[in-house]
Parts: sequence; structure tokens; C-alpha cells
Amino acid sequence: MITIAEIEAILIDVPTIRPHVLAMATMHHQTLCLVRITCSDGITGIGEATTIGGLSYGPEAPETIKLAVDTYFAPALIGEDATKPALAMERLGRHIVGNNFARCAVETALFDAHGKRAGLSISELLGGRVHDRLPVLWTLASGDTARDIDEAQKMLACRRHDAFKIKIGKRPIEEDVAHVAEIKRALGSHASIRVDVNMAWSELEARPALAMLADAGCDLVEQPIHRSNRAGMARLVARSDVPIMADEALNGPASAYDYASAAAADVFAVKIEQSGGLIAAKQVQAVADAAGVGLYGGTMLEGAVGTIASAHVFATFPRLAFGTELFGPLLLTEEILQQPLDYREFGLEVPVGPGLGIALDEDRISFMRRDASRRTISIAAGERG
Ligand SMILES: O=C(O)C[C@H]1C=CC(=O)O1
Ligand SMILES: [Mn+2]
Repeated sequence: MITIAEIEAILIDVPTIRPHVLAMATMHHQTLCLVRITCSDGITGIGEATTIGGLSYGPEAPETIKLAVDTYFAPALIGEDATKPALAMERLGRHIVGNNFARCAVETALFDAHGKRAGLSISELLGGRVHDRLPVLWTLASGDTARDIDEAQKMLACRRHDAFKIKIGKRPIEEDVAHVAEIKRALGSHASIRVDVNMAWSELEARPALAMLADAGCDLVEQPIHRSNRAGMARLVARSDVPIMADEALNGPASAYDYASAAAADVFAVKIEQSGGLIAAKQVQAVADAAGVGLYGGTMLEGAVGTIASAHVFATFPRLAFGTELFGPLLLTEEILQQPLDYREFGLEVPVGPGLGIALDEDRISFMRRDASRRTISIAAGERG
């Protein structure tokens, strides 16, 4: 039997190209928790978990993910059959509750390794792709209207993105709506404009705000109110002219079923980490398709590894009404792959090679990892200078 031999979780801090201003946090960097699994046949697989603003988005942070993987996931998985990712994850579920983000990183690494072994990409392991390229939007979140407009116009001009998600919820509603309306006016019909409120409003605030956003030409409103207020989401969906998307409310197939059966969302933002892995994300998709809920491929602002794992999953979705937001690597200053991802013509190419179909730049990773010893390098540099 080919077994799981070693599991390593590595933290890497990467600056963002500009501050990313969300309702609950302003990001100046992103921390990637890379998970590397080595199997007894010598094949390795890589996975990734990220969060947004440490613990400010959800119950996991990069450091807690590393701790969970090192302390609990690794001992439970070592010695298990490496050729059966679904079985390994099922067994793991008997010992570990929750920890969806950590689960996703581990499951991705198992799929990457098994895909390399089988000579198949992850999308092929998941049933086969229906898209080779995915539409990708860009998030405008500099915190400044003129800068956001300038950024969007550059993206349109170089044909990288023609849909934009504006992060709101931090400022008073009138200011936020004026910000959205000004961006929409500047970009006109060339661009689809959506907003993400990240749960910042109460239901009473959301009611007039949704009407104002509809007037401003907004195409989609993401998670306007708290994840726990499912009935409130259903009331908003029933009266809103703009489609409403659930994001934070979804953490796997059971929550998707709850939301779909309560008619509490028009669209689901599927995120592999929030869902608890690639298989669970496919189950969220199945619930949405069965219920007639639209789909959108979401991101946890992952780097290249999590982004491509997501792309393999979303490439298997026959219906993807609102496209994806798989732009995470473009928000980061550092390239960690040997071959950069292919973003052009408003989309991302889904790699065709085995597993994830990407290769890490191992020298960069060794240099950037949080626990790298740079002391010797700086002493040597000091001696030279
Ligand atoms: O959807 C979120 O809340 C998280 C994320 C996705 C895009 C972005 O800018 O932030
Ligand atoms: Mn969101």
C-alpha cells in the first residue's frame, strides 16, 4: 500500500500590492499556510489555506491551521492509504470536528499527489471539466473612489477584468452607495459591478440600501447581513430587485441545503476552504443546482495553490452564472510558482497537468517561509558591506 508518509505546514507572509480594505479588516499582507504531503512512493502534493485578516473573517487563522495540521491532522493521517483521498478525509472526520480551512488544505494536497500519481488533473479526478478557462473579476477595495476607478479602467484596458466587486459596509450607507454609483457611472455598461457587504448591515439597513444599489446599477449584492440571520436573508431576497448572494453563511453542504430550502439566497459563493474541501464544495454546487440557485466561484484570497485548487473545482461546474473571483495571486507582490498563472482576456486558464498542474518555486518558498533562518544571510551581508 502507498501510504501518507509526512505532512508539513509552512507559513508564508506575502505583501499585497496595495491595502485591501474590507468591512472587517484592512489587509496589507496575506499569510499562506502551505501544506506539503509526502507519500511513501516519493510523490508529494501541495495544498493551501488562507484566511482574511487573521481571525477577523472566520474561526480559523493561518497559525491555528498550522497548529491543527501539525498536531492533529498529521498524526491521524500518517500511515493511511495515499491513493484514496476521499477515504482518508472521511476517516479524518471521525477524529476532527470543523477546521474546514485546514481540512481543505490537506485534502488539496492529497488530491494533488494522487493526480500526479494517476496522471490526471484534479478537475479530471473530480469528474471532468466543462470549462478550460474561467471568467475572473477584480475586487476594488483601495478605500478611495478615484483610485478604484483608475484601477478598474486599467484592468478593462488590458482586458484582464471586466467585472468588479466593490467592498462596502465600512462607511455610512449613503457614502457607500455614492461610491458604487460613481464607479458604475465612470465604467458604464462595459463593466459588471457587484458589491460585498461582508455582513456589515442589519436587515433594516439592508432594505433601503438594496433599493439604492439597484438604482445605482449594481448587479449582485453579497452577504448584506449577518450569516446567522437566514430568515432575514430570505425576506431580503423576496423583495430585492438585485440578486443576493450568500457567502459567509455557507460552510458546506448542510448550510447550503438550509439556505436553499429557505430561499435565503439567489446565488451561492462557493469557496473550497469555507466548504471544508474540494468534495464538499462540489456538494454545495449540487445543492445549488438542484435548488435552482445560481453559482459563483469565490475566493478566500488564496495564493496560487488555493486559487488553482478552486479553479479545478469550478471548472467542473456546468452553470457558473456569475463567474469567479479567482484573482488572489494578482493581489500579492511575490510569485511563488515556477511558471506564473495565465490571466488574460478576462479569465484564468485552468492548468492541464497532473494534480494541480502547477510547480512551486522551491527556492522562493525556502526564502519566504516564516521560520526561515535569515540571520546567517544578514550577518554574511553585513560582513560583505
Ligand atoms: O468574499 C470575501 O468576503 C472575501 C474576498 C473575496 C474577494 C475579496 O476581495 O475578498
Ligand atoms: Mn464575500
